[in-house]
Amino acid sequence: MHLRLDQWKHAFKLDPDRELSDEALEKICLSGTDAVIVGGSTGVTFDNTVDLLARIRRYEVPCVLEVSSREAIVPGFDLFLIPIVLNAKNADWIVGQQHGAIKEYGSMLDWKHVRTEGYIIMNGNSAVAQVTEADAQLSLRDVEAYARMAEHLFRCPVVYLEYSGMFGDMEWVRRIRGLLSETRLFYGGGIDGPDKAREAAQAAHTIVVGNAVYSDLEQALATVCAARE
Ligand SMILES: CC(C)=CCC/C(C)=C/CC/C(C)=C/CC/C(C)=C/CC/C(C)=C/CC/C(C)=C/CC/C(C)=C/COP(=O)(O)OP(=O)(O)O
Ligand SMILES: O=P(O)(O)OC[C@@H](O)CO
Ligand SMILES: [Mg+2]
Repeated sequence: MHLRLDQWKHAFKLDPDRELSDEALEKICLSGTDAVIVGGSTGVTFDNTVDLLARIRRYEVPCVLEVSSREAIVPGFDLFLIPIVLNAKNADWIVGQQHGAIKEYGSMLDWKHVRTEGYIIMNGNSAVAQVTEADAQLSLRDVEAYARMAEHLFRCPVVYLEYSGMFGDMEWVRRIRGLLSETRLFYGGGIDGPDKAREAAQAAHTIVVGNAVYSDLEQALATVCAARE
């Protein structure tokens, strides 16, 4: 399957470390979203990732692994997204983890199915900020510079503005999208229903909805149509 990231408007992010009923998963997979991303910043294991993949595979929706831990690299996804956390203070999350994984799997990798994401962590209180020791005290000029680096130095197909757990500044999001030519801007954070989805989808290329799936499924499902308005 050839996945066209550049055409996605909406994706759900499901966390293997959180419980989701079969009924809820069916609604997510049949919702009309462009992709289901499997990922989380803590508690992701090989076993809970395999389990979630197998459950999503009952449906036709594209299923993508956003790799967050070397122990949880599971073959069989349609695509693998590899975060490079540009504002991590600990370089392990910029090149270290990736180096270790490629040392182990590099010879058997099908690179056609691997894409990098230039991650910019915007919420200093999020789990991912703690894990990567991110410097989230950024000015707009800092964020612009990271986005340009992701596109022109690292050649990432995706810049991911990660506000995980809070709704971000849409004016900044719009400004960053305006700087990018080939690279897609993914926005994630605090989209809890159709109103915020509409707003974020007008600012970014692609919106990602995570926590709302677990807190209010019906509101989360309503973000799919809103993202296309
Ligand atoms: C043969 C075979 C198995 C093939 C496929 C293997 C493959 C694709 C190999 C690729 C090799 C490679 C380069 C792998 C990368 C390895 C790796 C561990 C990289 C590090 C990635 C990284 C920087 C992770 C940091 C954390 C991060 C950015 C996670 C992203 C997910 C995220 C932010 C989730 C949100 O978290 P959540 O838990 O929801 O947070 P809240 O509490 O705030 O809600
Ligand atoms: O969980 P929320 O806040 O929706 O964020 C989505 C995603 O960007 C998390 O990686
Ligand atoms: Mg989450």
